[in-house]
Amino acid sequence: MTGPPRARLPDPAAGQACRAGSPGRPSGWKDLQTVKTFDELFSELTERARTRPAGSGTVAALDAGVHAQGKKVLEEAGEVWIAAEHESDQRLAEEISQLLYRVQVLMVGRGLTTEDVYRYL
Ligand SMILES: N=c1c2ncn([C@@H]3O[C@H](COP(=O)(O)OP(=O)(O)OP(=O)(O)O)[C@@H](O)[C@H]3O)c2ncn1[C@@H]1O[C@H](COP(=O)(O)O)[C@@H](O)[C@H]1O
Repeated sequence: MTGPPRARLPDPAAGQACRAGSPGRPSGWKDLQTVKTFDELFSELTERARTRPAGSGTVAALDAGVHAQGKKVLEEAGEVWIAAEHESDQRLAEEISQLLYRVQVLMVGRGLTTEDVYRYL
């Protein structure tokens, strides 16, 4: 089966990350050297909750409460489903990133740590 190149991960042999807009990647994709991991994002959101910087969307989402946080999780999950069936790989990846963010906001809102979740993986 042939199809478009699927250069989603850095080529270890090349010793560098793929760059946004490089061959095989849609423009707009982040340089993999700048992306953050699930754990790094969780640390960032935990810090936002602790320091409550002005203008933080995360602080606003936390202040909105668990009910609103849960609705966002459901909304993003639906968008992931739709993107998986009807949209590009890039759109799907973007929606998944938003779902992960919303799950993390809910975790912080409820006071869960990553270890609380990882023990069930
Ligand atoms: N990864 C995310 C992230 N993913 C999604 N979102 C939020 O979710 C929105 C997209 O969700 P929706 O589809 O519900 O869009 P929307 O309805 O227009 O958004 P809202 O009006 O409901 O906020 C985005 O516009 C962001 O507000 C995120 N907001 C923040 N982050 C990261 O979280 C960290 C802390 O962010 P701040 O708290 O904003 O400083 C930073 O590293 C950010 O990059």
